[in-house]
Parts: sequence; structure tokens; C-alpha cells
Amino acid sequence: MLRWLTSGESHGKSLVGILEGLPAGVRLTSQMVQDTLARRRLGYGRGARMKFEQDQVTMLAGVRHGITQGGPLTIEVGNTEWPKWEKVMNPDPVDPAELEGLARNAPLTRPRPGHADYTGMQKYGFSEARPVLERASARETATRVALGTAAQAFLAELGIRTVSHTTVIGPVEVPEDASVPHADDVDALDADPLRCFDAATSERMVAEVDDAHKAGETLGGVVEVVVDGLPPGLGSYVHWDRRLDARLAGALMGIQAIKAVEVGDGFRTTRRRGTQAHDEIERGEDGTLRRDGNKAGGVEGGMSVGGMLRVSAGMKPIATVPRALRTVDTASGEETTAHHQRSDVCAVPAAGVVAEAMVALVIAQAVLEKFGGDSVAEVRRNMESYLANLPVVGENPEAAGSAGDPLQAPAGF
Ligand SMILES: Cc1cc2nc3c(=O)[nH]c(=O)nc-3n(C[C@H](O)[C@H](O)[C@H](O)COP(=O)(O)O)c2cc1C
Ligand SMILES: C=C(O[C@@H]1CC(C(=O)O)=C[C@@H](OP(=O)(O)O)[C@H]1O)C(=O)O
Repeated sequence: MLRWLTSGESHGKSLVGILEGLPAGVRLTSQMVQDTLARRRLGYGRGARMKFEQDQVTMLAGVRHGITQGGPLTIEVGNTEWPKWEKVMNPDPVDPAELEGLARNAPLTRPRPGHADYTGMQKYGFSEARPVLERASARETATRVALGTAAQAFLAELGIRTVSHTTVIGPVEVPEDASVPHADDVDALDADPLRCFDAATSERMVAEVDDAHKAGETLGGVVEVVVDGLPPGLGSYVHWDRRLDARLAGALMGIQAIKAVEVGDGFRTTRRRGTQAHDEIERGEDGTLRRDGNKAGGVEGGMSVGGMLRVSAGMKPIATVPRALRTVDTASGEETTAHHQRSDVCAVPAAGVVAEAMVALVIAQAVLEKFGGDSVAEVRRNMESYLANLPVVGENPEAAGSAGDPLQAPAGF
């Protein structure tokens, strides 16, 4: 079972991620993790913090000479800004005199609507929001991206590749018939200011971010994650918590500010009639069965159909709005506006990189469940054997309708 945990605060010394259950033999280096983390900092509309703060990657365990060893992978993402926060965020008690007058230590008693501040204070019994926002902050997603790099490297060994792109920023969206990018397009996507695959739409998105920035506003949007090279049958229809779509939705909803998840054409499909809603099954030239489209997003009955998977995540506008929202000061009880120092205007492109990581982790988990194996070679062997023994269409038509022998590979479709 592949499982993962993250730890750390937004302005803490470092964040740590642990990935347990990754097979031995995955090629993974600190540079690969550093490169993916750099991708998470990209994107038009991110705040100043993304420029002056750096992620310092240290692989603490689980990898030797660039190859995973099968033990828990532990990655530390150090924060170069730590010296400025060392007193405010020190794990050990600090002499109150040293904290006196420090602006960074001022109690945050004007909770932001749309952020975790106020409910977090109620829930954990804090008199101000600092301890809440330190852990609620999406800075934590750096660890998910670090662990996701390992999951992506594992999947790449099996020919499964993941990429994400931005499809909506505020009211601007890519046309319905725009082409869908694949993993080979990642450099072009990362070079685009919004990580949008459609150049004309990207220009309109940039203008929208500029406009929002000028107006003291923030923006949300939608990212789509595309996975290529999947075998059929990851996940299962037999139980709700084994459904691949449910697991992907949970993982994507677990990203800060994600408020909607769509598998394939999702909501668009709900408005179609049945004959227009599904991917029909047809026989390819080589005799294998294939779908005539990908409206379902590559998941049916909670299982990967095989080939491409598409899943989208919708992000709400950033809660720390420069034109601050109404709130109540929890110290004085007076009506006021929410605290705001700086913030991203739009972090949708970064959320795409995080979504890619979460999807890769879930898919890697499903691959290991289906095929097992302690080394990449063993997982690959198991997967190849499964693929080579898939029932052959039309080879034994009289078997159709029979329950079959569960201990034998079924002979017919
Ligand atoms: C990549 C990324 C960057 C974010 N940057 C900010 C930000 O600068 N300011 C902010 O208020 N929220 C930001 N958020 C969203 C908050 O973390 C999130 O709204 C908050 O934790 C409350 O959780 P919820 O929106 O899921 O309810 C960001 C989210 C992501 C994924
Ligand atoms: C630090 C990151 O994102 C932060 C996520 C975040 C939030 O509230 O989620 C708020 C901002 O931080 P601050 O309020 O300190 O300016 C973002 O910069 C990061 O992604 O590495």
C-alpha cells in the first residue's frame, strides 16, 4: 500500500514529506524534485513570496545513488526565509522580550473570510490566526509536489505519464474544441504564463489577471490533469472506496482552495442526452476494442478504461483579497476588514502542478494495488503479464454470458 504524510508550517524551518511503499529501482534525484518544485513556483499572478523564497531539497532517506531502495522516501523542503522567522516560529520556548515589538509576531485577530483562520481558531482554541494559517497555507503543497515527483518517476518507468494545464481563469476559458496536451508538451506549457495550451486564450487570461490585480481582486480557475498510458482496470467498481474516480476526487479536493472536481466532461455530460454522453465501443484495425472518444475521462465503473485519463479541479479565488473583505476583530469584537499583507492574485497554474502530483500519487497507489511488486522490474513484469493475458475479443464467443472460472483467465469477452 502506497501512503504518504506531510509535515511542516508555512514559515517553519522546513517541510517534510514521507512516501511509504514505493518500490525499489525508481530513478530519482534531488535535482528532479528541485525541478518540479520550481514548476510549482511558476505562473502569472503569484505573489512576491514566490520570488524571494526558495525551496531547498534534501533527500533524507529511501534513495541511494539516484535509485529508490524500497524503504520510506523522506524529502525535506527547507525554507530559505527561516532566519527571518526563527524567533516567531521556533519550536522551543523563546524569551518574550525577544518577541516584543516584532511585527511578524503581531496577533492576527482579523480572520479572513474564505480562509481557515476563524474556524481553525475556534476548533483548536487559539486566540489568533497565526498557528492556523501556518499549517493551512498551501506552502504545504511543496511536499506533495516533492512526493508526487517520485510517484511520477515510478509511473514513467511503466510508460504512464502525467501533465496538467489551465483551462479556465476567472471568466476566461479555453474553447471546447481546443486540443488536449500530453506529457511531451510539458515544456511548452511551463513556458506559458498561465500554463495554458491555447495561446490566444492565454493572452486573454493574462489580461484578466492584470485587470484583477489593478482592481485589488483575486481569481480562481480550473486545471485539467491528463494521464497517458494507463492499463485498463485500475480501481474497482466493487466498493465505493475502491473507485478510482472517487479516490482522485478526494485527493484533488484535498488541495487548498479546490472546490470542484470533474472527471472527463463531468458537468457538461450531465446536460447531454444519453446517445451523446458516452464513448461508444468499436473494433480497431488490429481487432482490439477501443472507445470513439474520451467524454468519460477514461474512467468507467470506478476503473481506468485504459489509455488516457482526464480529471479537472476547480479553484476558488484566493481568500486574501487585497480589497479586504468584511470581518470582525476577535480581540475587540468590532467590525473591520480582514488582515492582508500580500497574496497571490491567482495561483491556478501552481495548483495545476500540485494536482498533477496528487493524481500521480493516487495512480501509483492504484497501480501497486493491482500489480504489486517490491521492485520496478517486478511491477513491470506483473503489469505486462496482466496485459498479455487480457481476454481476446471474439476468440471464444460461446463463453459469453457464462460466469467463468475465477481461477482461470477468462477465454472470451
Ligand atoms: C498553490 C496555492 C497557492 C495559494 N495561495 C494563496 C494565497 O496567496 N493567499 C490565500 O489566501 N490563499 C491561497 N491559497 C488558498 C488557501 O490556502 C486556502 O483557500 C485556505 O487554506 C482555505 O482552504 P479552503 O479554500 O480549501 O477552504 C493557495 C492555494 C494554492 C493551492
Ligand atoms: C508560500 C506559498 O504559498 C502561500 C500560500 C498561502 C496560503 O494562504 O495558502 C499564502 C501565501 O503566503 P503568505 O500569506 O505568507 O504570503 C502564499 O505565498 C507556496 O506556495 O510556497
